Amino acid sequence: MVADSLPPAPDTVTDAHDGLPDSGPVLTTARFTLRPLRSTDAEAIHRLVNDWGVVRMLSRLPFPYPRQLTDEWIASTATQMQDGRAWHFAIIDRESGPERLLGCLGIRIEAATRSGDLGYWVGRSFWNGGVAGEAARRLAHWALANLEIERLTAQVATDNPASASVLRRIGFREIGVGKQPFLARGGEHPVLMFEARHGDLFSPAEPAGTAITAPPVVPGPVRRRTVLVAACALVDSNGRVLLARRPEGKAMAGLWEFPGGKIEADETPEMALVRELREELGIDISEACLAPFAFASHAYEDFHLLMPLYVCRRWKGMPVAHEGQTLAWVTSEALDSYSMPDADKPLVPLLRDFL
Ligand SMILES: Nc1nc2c([nH]c(=O)n2[C@@H]2O[C@H](COP(=O)(O)OP(=O)(O)OP(=O)(O)O)[C@@H](O)[C@H]2O)c(=O)[nH]1
Repeated sequence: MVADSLPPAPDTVTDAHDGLPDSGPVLTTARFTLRPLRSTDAEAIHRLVNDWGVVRMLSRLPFPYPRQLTDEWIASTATQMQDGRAWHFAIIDRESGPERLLGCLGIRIEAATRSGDLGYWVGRSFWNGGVAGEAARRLAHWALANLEIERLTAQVATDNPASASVLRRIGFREIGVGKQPFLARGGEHPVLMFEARHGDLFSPAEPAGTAITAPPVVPGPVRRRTVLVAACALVDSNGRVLLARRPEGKAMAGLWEFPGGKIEADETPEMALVRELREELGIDISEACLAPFAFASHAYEDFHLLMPLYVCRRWKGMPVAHEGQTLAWVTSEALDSYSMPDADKPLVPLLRDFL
């Protein structure tokens, strides 16, 4: 259970209503479905959360936890989701026949810092079964690939080592110690503070120990195939650059990149860009409007990327995402707050100086 978990305290329930979240993202893991909350979940949620062992780890809940607050909170989650302020889910066990709710989890958005705060709890009878880890990993990956955030945060009471190790297993890093009021405990309590960025969650986990027992192996040169990709910084009349976010399901999902794609065997980079920008964005550019700007040469784990980056200020049509990407026009000052693939990182300061 993470301290800033759900449901909220009475004073934070400001937008209760009668409507129900009948739509919203539904995520699946190997064993669970994560779906928006329904009013019919209230009884199960109240039964599981109104338990001192659960409540004492959650910062915003009173104890005992009144049933009416559960109803109000469930109703408020629909509005929060519609407004993009928070995304709440019930963890449903798919293997148990009739729908069984095991816990809840959610992410509160802090738009100003482009970050989201992760919270979760699991009912006592479902502890030690890997529920929190499986659900939180899925939600964290989904959030960093789909929400307008570049960073996740979480806080865990210092006397809750099980939850801290869940976060570490997912890839969260501990960044310090703080204090947080815990309503049920009647005062402030120390918390471990965690954060995770794209690279923490999506790269393979570091091995636990670093002790070297075998003699060191001198690595030979690693041979990777070189992949040629042409990319383009489209710059609008306000000096903003178009970035496209890689959708879930693709490698490096959630990272922002310059539109473009692989150069086919019979293509020049310019021909590839004309084709890719038409396919991906529905715009027409002429090769004459593509100015070579810089290039990236970067070793990824399984291939080497060689990517010329062009700048283009003139095109026909309005860029529209045709391949599930999210598009953003980004000012040069804001470029740093968008997480980009490693290959692109050296290109960003060059582009910022140029714009
Ligand atoms: N277009 C583009 N690709 C980039 C950038 N930076 C970067 O590392 N890449 C990598 O270059 C490759 C682009 O190829 P692509 O767009 O044709 O391939 P993809 O993985 O999106 O999908 P696909 O192979 O299914 O078409 C991907 O591996 C992508 O991650 C960038 O700024 N723009």
